[in-house]
Amino acid sequence: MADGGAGVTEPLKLLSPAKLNLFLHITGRRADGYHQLQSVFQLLDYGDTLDFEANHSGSVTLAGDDLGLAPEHNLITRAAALLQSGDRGAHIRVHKRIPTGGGLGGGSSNAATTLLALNHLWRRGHSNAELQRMGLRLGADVPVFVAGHSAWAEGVGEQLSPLELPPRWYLVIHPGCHVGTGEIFSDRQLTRDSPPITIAAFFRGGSRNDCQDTVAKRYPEVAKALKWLANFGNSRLTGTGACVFAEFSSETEARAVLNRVPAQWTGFVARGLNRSPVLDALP
Ligand SMILES: C[C@@](CO)(OP(=O)(O)O)[C@H](O)COP(=O)(O)OP(=O)(O)OC[C@H]1O[C@@H](n2ccc(N)nc2=O)[C@H](O)[C@@H]1O
Ligand SMILES: Nc1ncnc2c1ncn2[C@@H]1O[C@H](COP(=O)(O)OP(=O)(O)O)[C@@H](O)[C@H]1O
Repeated sequence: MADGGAGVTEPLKLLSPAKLNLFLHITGRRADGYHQLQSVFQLLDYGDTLDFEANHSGSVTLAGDDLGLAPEHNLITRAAALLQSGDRGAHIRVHKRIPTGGGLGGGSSNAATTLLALNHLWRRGHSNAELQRMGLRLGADVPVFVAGHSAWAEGVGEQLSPLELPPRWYLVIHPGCHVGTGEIFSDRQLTRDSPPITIAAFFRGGSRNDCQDTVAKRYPEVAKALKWLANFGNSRLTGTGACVFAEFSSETEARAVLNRVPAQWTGFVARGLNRSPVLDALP
């Protein structure tokens, strides 16, 4: 129950979802060096858990799984700092399941979930569009998680149109290596001039991930995982990797392939979501 205006409420437990990039085309480059993209973000029912407790301490504390990051570098703390003022405080506990730096948007999702949760608990009253703009300062993938809908994306990923994607199950494999986004975007051989496509063309098929060949060349384990998964479906890289995925029409089919994933890799099966569970959990 609310405490009558001071902004302290019952603890709030939220699933911070992962995403896949169902395709990723690089269509150009901005004057500041950032790449212009076209992508489809598919939200997943697999994610991290974030617990929020509002208090009047005037500061934000973070507990739970340690990512080896100083708290001030954690995107959860950085998102909270954008909304904190006066004696507003919070204790946040994070349980990570999304592999970090895997192209699954875990850090961005955590930042978005934090913006949505604290805007609510602290009664900041920002609109969703305002939170998206604030989130973009933390990372290009934050706005889609704030908007909370699977989406067609352009720009650097912040120009979003919600999409209704057909129900699908995904097998995601983590090949065990860590791929730096900056390193891939600075590779000279990266394709940077893909012609823009329409949403209808995406649904007809024929899209790809323009980062995939560059990542596979630099990371042999990614190439191996793509090749192995291609035995069971259309395998593709998400974001700038390192995770690869294939889609299935049933959970049973996806789990049958998960059971055969070679022991040196980890994987999970997830259902595609059109709407983020965070939006459903908040009034
Ligand atoms: C391409 C995507 C698709 O989801 O890859 P993943 O990070 O999910 O793998 C993202 O939009 C990634 O966005 P984000 O995660 O915010 O990128 P950052 O870590 O900030 O980017 C690191 C560096 O990559 C380059 N960069 C990033 C995004 C972009 N559209 N163009 C770029 O050139 C910039 O040099 C930047 O300094
Ligand atoms: N709460 C967080 N969860 C995951 N990564 C975080 C978090 N806060 C900061 N980071 C940093 O953000 C970077 C990107 O992580 P993440 O969003 O999981 O991957 P990706 O951009 O590949 O989808 C990592 O280098 C990580 O150190």
